[in-house]
Amino acid sequence: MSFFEKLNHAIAHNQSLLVVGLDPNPEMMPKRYSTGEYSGDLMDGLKDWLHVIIQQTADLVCAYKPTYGFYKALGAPGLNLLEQTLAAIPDSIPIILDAKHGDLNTSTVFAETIFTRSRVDAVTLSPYSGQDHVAPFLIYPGKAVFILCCTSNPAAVAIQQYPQPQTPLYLQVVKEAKTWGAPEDLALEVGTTSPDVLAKIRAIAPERLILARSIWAEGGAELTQILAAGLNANGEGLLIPVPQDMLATEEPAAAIQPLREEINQARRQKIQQGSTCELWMPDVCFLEQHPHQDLILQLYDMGCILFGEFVQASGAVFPYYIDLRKVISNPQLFHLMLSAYAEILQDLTFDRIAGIPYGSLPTATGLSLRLHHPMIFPRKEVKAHGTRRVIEGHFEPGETVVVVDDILISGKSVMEGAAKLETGGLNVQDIVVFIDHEGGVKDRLRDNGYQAHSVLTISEITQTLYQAGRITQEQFQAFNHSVE
Ligand SMILES: O=P(O)(O)OC[C@H]1O[C@H](OP(=O)(O)OP(=O)(O)O)[C@H](O)[C@@H]1O
Ligand SMILES: O=C(O)c1cc(=O)[nH]c(=O)[nH]1
Repeated sequence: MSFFEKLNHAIAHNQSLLVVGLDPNPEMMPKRYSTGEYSGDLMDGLKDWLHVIIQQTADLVCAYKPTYGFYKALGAPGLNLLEQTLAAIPDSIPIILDAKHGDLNTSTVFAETIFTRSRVDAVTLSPYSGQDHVAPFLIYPGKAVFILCCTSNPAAVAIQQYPQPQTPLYLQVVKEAKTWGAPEDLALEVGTTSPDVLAKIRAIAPERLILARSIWAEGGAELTQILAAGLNANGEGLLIPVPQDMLATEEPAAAIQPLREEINQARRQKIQQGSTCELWMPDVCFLEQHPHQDLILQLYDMGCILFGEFVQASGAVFPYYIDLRKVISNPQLFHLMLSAYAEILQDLTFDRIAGIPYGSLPTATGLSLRLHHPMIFPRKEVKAHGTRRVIEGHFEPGETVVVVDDILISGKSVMEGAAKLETGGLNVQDIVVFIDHEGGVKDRLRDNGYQAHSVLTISEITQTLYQAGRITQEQFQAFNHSVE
């Protein structure tokens, strides 16, 4: 189950937006865990305290959030304690590791460690190293990241409000972070006591999950104001931390229950005030999710799938345009896309991979490197100078080539490419594309002796975008009319 599926399930099952921090902070540990039977054994005291918190709250929260720094500060026994704490959390509750990781050099290894060798579902990251730093965390399907957008530290104002309060840096961080990942894998962490700050972020990121922090600080706003500013119109999209002092009481559950009810009351009010379909929580209403939903939504968010009137190469006007050429500028997304192509190619038999220029040359290169098959390509136009080759790269006549392209509209480009390869003595049987525009193009290719395979059809894409609320009913209907 992905992070968001787990989270939505826990929110619904426990009727809660509460997140409990599982922090082995000796200063906050209640005295009863350091006296009597615990005297002199800090690690035992911390472990039992955290386990009691989990036992008491597992049916009251939607996520747990261990802070990595507290465990690291305890040395090797601390890291051992982290493993024990994670193991004590029920499988149904997602785990957000609060690491605020920010180092580019260690991002790949850290992402691999937490997402493949521990039960962590999501991690908090510092935004300063940019997308390069975040991308290694996003290559793990179903995992998520929380980007730290702002904190409530008084001294941070000088940075976060720069250059001026009307156009503060923290809002730029939100805007930029939105381009790094889809709402299904990239959420925001917002430390603030100010409903105004939360409202500004909610306004520019209505679709993002927000993990609120620091809302209980002295002098902060009322919880009702925080909820009004941060909840989306469905009364969701906001995770609320349980105040630390509640976790030190003998019966944390007794203190947390009324808080959960207060929050749920505000959620009901928000929904009654009139929810619209514009604001949504990822995944919540999907009955059947497309296996490549994540990829489709990210492509849409990146501007690779455009709706509106577009003239096609053939001169026809469609209510959409697919521009997959942009994907190369988003390594994380490009990686996901190559994996989807590779799933098809691995079942085919071929000696070389040929990309159709220009759009599909990077794709063919990526697949060649990943699948360890050499690449060639048929030129779009032959140069009047130099070697004047039609086919670039080395090959032997008689070899079999799989042709790779991004989209099939009329099939003209791939057939022209295949014909050039065939004039070089190569065999072409299979053509693999990312998107099939449908309308009988695969049949046309079959009639010409080629077997076409596609990752997605244009109908699957529009259906998924419509279900996810990315395109309007009018856009969906315009598409349906165009294919009637
Ligand atoms: O099935 P078809 O009707 O041939 O249409 C699909 C082709 O159109 C696009 O390429 P384009 O000609 O725009 O060239 P580019 O890759 O050089 O941008 C796309 O990359 C496909 O190759
Ligand atoms: O050739 C076209 O018509 C065409 C190319 C492309 O990349 N995307 C698209 O929607 N149409």
